[in-house]
Formats: sequence, C-alpha cells, structure tokens
Amino acid sequence: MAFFQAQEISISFGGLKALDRVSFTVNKGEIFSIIGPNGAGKTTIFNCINRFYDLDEGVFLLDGKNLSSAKTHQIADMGIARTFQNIELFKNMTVLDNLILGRHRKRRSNILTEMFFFKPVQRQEINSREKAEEIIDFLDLEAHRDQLVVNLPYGVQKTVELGRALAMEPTLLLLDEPTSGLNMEESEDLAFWLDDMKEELGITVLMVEHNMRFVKQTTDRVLAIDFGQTIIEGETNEVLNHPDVMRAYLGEENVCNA
Ligand SMILES: Nc1ncnc2c1ncn2[C@@H]1O[C@H](COP(=O)(O)OP(=O)(O)OP(=O)(O)O)[C@@H](O)[C@H]1O
Repeated sequence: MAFFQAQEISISFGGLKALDRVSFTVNKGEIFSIIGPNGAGKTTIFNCINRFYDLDEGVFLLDGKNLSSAKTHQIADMGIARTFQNIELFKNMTVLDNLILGRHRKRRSNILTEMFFFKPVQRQEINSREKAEEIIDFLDLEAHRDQLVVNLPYGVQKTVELGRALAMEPTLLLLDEPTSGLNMEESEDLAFWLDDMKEELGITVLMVEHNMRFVKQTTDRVLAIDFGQTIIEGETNEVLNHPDVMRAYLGEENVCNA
C-alpha cells in the first residue's frame, strides 16, 4: 500500500493558483524528490502537509489516514518531521540541547507528572539524552556536541537541524532543500546519511531539492511540477530525462552535466 499520498491537492493565494490538482504517491522506505523551478509550488506542498496552510481541495493520506483534520502538532505526533529552507534551531543553545529539545514531542509529561511521578519523568529525560547521543554519533557531530549552534558553520547547523528532526523518530521526514548552502563534501556526507536513514532506520524521505546531481544520486522517484501543476511523476532517470522537464525546469545543459 502507498505510504504517503497527495490526492488532487489544490490551494490558491488570492488569484494565484499555487497548487492545481497535484497528486503523487510515496512508497514506504523510498526517497522521493519534488523538483521544479522557483515558485513552482514545492514548499507550499510541505506547508500544506504541516497544516501551516489549509488545502482548498484534495487530501493527504499517511498510511491510509486522512491528515485533513489533524493540527500542526498532531502531524508531528503522527510521525512526520521536517527541516526548513531557513534553518530553524535554538541558536543560543548547544547542539546536544537542541537535539534533546527535538524529543519534546515524544515526551509524555505535564506539570503534575513532573511533580508527582519523578521516576517516569527522569526515565524520559534519560531516554531523550540517550537518543540525542545516538544521533550525535550517527551524524558525526561529536566535535560540536557542547558548542552553541550560533557559533557553528552553516553546513554543521544544517546537520544539527537534520538531527533535531531525527530526534522525533519520524516515519516520514520532509527535507526542504537539504543541500542548499552545503559544499560538495557536506552534500556527499548528506547523501551517505540519507542512504543510512533509509537502510538502517527505515525512514521514508520526501525532499524538495534543486541540486539535480544530488537528486540523481539519492532519489528513487521524482515528481516534477511547474506553475502548481504536475509535469510528470516517475523513476528518477525517467523524470530527469523527460524533454518537458529538461525544457521547463532544468535546461538541457544541467541535465547533461548531472
Ligand atoms: N503565503 C503565501 N501568500 C501568497 N503567495 C504565496 C504564499 N506562499 C507561497 N506563495 C506563492 O505560491 C507560489 C509557490 O510558492 P512556493 O514557495 O511553494 O514555490 P517553490 O517551488 O517552493 O519555490 P522555491 O524553489 O523558490 O522555494 C509562488 O508564486 C509564491 O509566491
């Protein structure tokens, strides 16, 4: 069964139809990319999944469950985590503390449990710390563990943001332009981690990405859109080599060099 589906989704901003009956299907455990030129509607898809915006028409289904009535925080509880085009971290906190905070949605405590059930709360705290340490190990962040995020290079901050999303133990991870601002070596590291996330952690990844070389290297299937409409959905090579995609989005030169 399809793991995640968009069915005929549409949304308008004033007179602008940002998404016009777009559908796509993401299978369990695959890395799926959405590509298209600036303003095509890619980030709007993510913002609708997160319920920052309400769809005018259509639905998203996660494991067959309709997300329409879920609120933003419930989307996270259902196992969907996200990174942003502009990094969103607590910049004056350490890497470790940002990762522990990423566990916040997994914790089940309130003021009463914190006051009267010290042991369970303490256990959650220990679990969060252990999970954060696992992620530090997984993403090679040991050297930066106790540094303030504000003092880290951009590429490392992006890795920490990825780590914070992983701290939620998502089943579906949304990555918005994960390679933007990364150098070649950092992009290679990211490709390696994506492969590990897929193979070792079984996470399904839905990614918006402009870097066609990276898409080609990492992605199982692709949706190409422009002006809020689908051009084609299919296997990565099939989509990247499609004449309409080459013409409309990438330019012949980029595809040849990819
Ligand atoms: N909140 C909003 N209000 C008005 N228009 C919006 C809003 N959000 C997005 N848009 C418009 O919807 C269209 C799609 O925007 P979106 O950010 O999804 O494009 P994108 O494909 O992610 O582009 P980029 O690659 O540049 O990030 C654009 O024309 C954009 O200006």
